[in-house]
Amino acid sequence: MSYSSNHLSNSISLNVKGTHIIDEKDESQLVSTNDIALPNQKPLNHVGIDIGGSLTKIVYSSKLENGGKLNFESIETSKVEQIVQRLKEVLKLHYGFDPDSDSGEQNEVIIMATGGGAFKYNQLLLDEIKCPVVKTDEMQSLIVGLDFLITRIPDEIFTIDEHFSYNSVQCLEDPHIYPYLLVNIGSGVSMIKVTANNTFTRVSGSSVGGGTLWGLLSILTAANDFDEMLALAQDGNNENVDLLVGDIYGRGYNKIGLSAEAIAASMGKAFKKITADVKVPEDASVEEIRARRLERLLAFDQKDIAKSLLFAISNNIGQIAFLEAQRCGISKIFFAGSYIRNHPQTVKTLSYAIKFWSNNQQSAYFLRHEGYLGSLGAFLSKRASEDA
Ligand SMILES: Nc1ncnc2c1ncn2[C@@H]1O[C@H](COP(=O)(O)OP(=O)(O)O)[C@@H](O)[C@H]1O
Ligand SMILES: CC(C)(COP(=O)(O)O)[C@@H](O)C(=O)NCCC(=O)O
Repeated sequence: MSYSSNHLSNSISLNVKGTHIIDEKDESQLVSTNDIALPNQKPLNHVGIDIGGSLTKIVYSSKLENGGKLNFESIETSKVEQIVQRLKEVLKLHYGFDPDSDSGEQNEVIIMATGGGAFKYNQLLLDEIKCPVVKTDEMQSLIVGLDFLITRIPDEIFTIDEHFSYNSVQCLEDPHIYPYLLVNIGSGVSMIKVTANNTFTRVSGSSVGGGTLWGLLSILTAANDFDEMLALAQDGNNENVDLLVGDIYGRGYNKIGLSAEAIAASMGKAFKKITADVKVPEDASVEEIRARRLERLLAFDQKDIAKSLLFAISNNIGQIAFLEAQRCGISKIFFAGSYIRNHPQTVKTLSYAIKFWSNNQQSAYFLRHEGYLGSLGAFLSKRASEDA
């Protein structure tokens, strides 16, 4: 497939203020804030959708006085009715097609769909949205979306330096951009080696990903959504729950390069407070023991737990990414997926992990539209398939 078509001209300008999540409670958020402006061109007749294990991402075009723009929105995948409703609104408002009143026979709008839900909800989309649904491969869509963002959007890519300052990276015309590793942190993690335009192999993956943090913090904190969890982590102190090298050695283990502050075991202090310090009758039932342990959970500040788990999962992914890049002889790693959510601690931890493990031989890159690679790739595949 030749995707490097003139789909959107190089004159695209970018206006990014952050990832946009639709919250049922706040309809005003429906005005997307991280759009990509389109040059003057004929109206587009397709929508891109990535129905993932956690979130559904929608990319659609809308008209402006001069040209148009690409809009990016996310909704939790479990809220299927809300997704259908939003798609209907988008089609009615921006594509002149109302699935609730039009028969669909004259309709020219196409839904370009990727992610597991493109299969799982295929029939539902056909029934409710009344548009043809074209499925695109998830890994391919990620790579098409990433390639577009790297090569066409100025100020999309950034790194953070050793002082944790953000630096924009210009790689638009970089002929040496390949090879690189894409580490997509969604519900789970996929690692994809990219060696040339549209030439890629999925080399590894991990089931310890965004869904893991979301799930564990749903059990262990009172946070209502992922952003609240990240806000908790921001203010937490992981040293209250993590076992540090200093806790075990009383000092650093400098001979093997471990400072006293290094984490020896994530959540390593939980065992003592939850089980060792709590005596339960020998004949207590499983339910009673679990209830006692749940009570002890309150001995921990939920902020500390959130920070510890955010570090644990990000470090783990960073370490696997380093190993995989090393195995493939790659020095550039792009981290994407909504897990990152431009959260400073996540970005710092992933970046630090890559620098630390590779002894500064590898670099971690991040994207402003990190969660939209698949949906953007599906969206772009429509035009690419026409150009092929
Ligand atoms: N508003 C949100 N609701 C739920 N999870 C979110 C949200 N924002 C970010 N996340 C994180 O992003 C992950 C999903 O990332 P994403 O790239 O959309 O993957 P998927 O395609 O599997 O849904 C979640 O598992 C969670 O860690
Ligand atoms: C199955 C998936 C490709 C689905 O993508 P997602 O919805 O998580 O973005 C992904 O969750 C994954 O790669 N999981 C890791 C599976 C493994 O390699 O162990």
